[in-house]
Amino acid sequence: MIYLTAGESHGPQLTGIIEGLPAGLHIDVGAINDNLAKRQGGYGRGNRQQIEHDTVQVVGGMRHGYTLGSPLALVVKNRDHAHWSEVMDPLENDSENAQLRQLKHPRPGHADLVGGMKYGHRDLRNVLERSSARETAIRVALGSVCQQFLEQLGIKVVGYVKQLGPLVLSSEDLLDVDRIRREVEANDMRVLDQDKVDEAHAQILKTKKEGDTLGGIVRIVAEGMPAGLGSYISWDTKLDAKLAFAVMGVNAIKGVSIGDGFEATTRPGSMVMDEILHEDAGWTRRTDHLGGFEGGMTNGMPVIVNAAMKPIPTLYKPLETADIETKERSKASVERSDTTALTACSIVLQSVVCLELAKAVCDEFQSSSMERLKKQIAEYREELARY
Ligand SMILES: Cc1cc2nc3c(=O)[nH]c(=O)nc-3n(C[C@H](O)[C@H](O)[C@H](O)COP(=O)(O)O)c2cc1C
Ligand SMILES: C=C(O[C@@H]1CC(C(=O)O)=C[C@@H](OP(=O)(O)O)[C@H]1O)C(=O)O
Repeated sequence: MIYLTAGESHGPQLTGIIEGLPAGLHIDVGAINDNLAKRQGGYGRGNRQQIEHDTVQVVGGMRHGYTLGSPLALVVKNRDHAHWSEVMDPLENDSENAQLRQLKHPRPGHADLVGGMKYGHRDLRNVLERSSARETAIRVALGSVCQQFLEQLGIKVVGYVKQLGPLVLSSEDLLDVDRIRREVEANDMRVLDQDKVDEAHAQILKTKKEGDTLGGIVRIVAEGMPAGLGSYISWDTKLDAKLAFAVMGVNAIKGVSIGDGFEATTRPGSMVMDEILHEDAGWTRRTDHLGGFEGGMTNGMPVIVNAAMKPIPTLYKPLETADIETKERSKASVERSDTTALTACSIVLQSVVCLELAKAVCDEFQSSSMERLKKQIAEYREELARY
């Protein structure tokens, strides 16, 4: 299974193609749109989200609610394009508007300066437009298809916010995906500790007033992955490594860990390894410190991925930079920005984890039909239980 996205933040649309999903997968478009709406939500988002009402259009690979086995093509329109059509015109470059919208003051922490240097762009808008996390809308659409694919195979995935700046917003380590969903969907921050939501809002508001931004920690839990996906045989077959790659591939992610992650380094081995139990249903573990991975393979316990999101780089109280033409000191550009996008990021990360897990399932079982795949996985699960 492979996927690809195209499109700029203020261009007409975002396009995504996924190839390699089996035929006969039922797709609920409404459920994709629910995830798109969740990605737009969360306290601390900027004004762009008032303009956009993201919904997906399926433009290839699906008929009467089921995949055909051909590449699945999805589109999410940028409503804001209506205000930027001249600036983003693919053919003409002589409009006054486009000149006015040129970006010459690169923002520290964003892709502007290095992107300009690497590709030779003198208008840093040519970098901003694609480096913007607007692209994550289409990754969420693609990942939501994979989430439905996984659910139909008994695998559930959820993302939530653990920490905003230094503020812990989810103190309990839950592994039950349905319960996590109930808790996090009861508030607009996707956190487990409901009593911390007001404090989080106040922190975001204060930060916004100061012209500053916040990052934090997101956790993704996947329940129901059969043991043995991924492999120890070569470094690039390890599924935990592939997950880390996909998670790090999301804008603003600066760290990834599995299970107890860095915290495990402070404890002795006896308090980190998950003891092996054999029960009627088969092999399991007493705990899940290692986040569902041993030797780069799923071990049947819930998969736990943590991601560190840096604070948003565009500041309303801009940091120092230099003009790329005059080289004189100036303040960084600022048009419009989020104060924090952690809640949105939890949906994006949930989606990229779904993409990676779906890819692992397709690679392992390689079936062209959903019905056959379901049978293959059921047989595999039985074989594991008998081991
Ligand atoms: C959902 C989401 C929303 C974001 N919103 C903004 C934003 O409004 N302004 C901004 O400067 N960066 C925002 N970012 C972060 C930038 O896209 C990111 O920092 C930039 O592309 C540079 O990439 P890097 O941080 O991975 O190095 C957002 C990231 C995500 C995941
Ligand atoms: C558009 C989205 O996020 C954008 C991500 C982003 C960035 O630099 O990453 C900068 C802002 O872009 P704009 O200048 O268009 O307001 C955010 O709004 C979105 O998430 O839908």
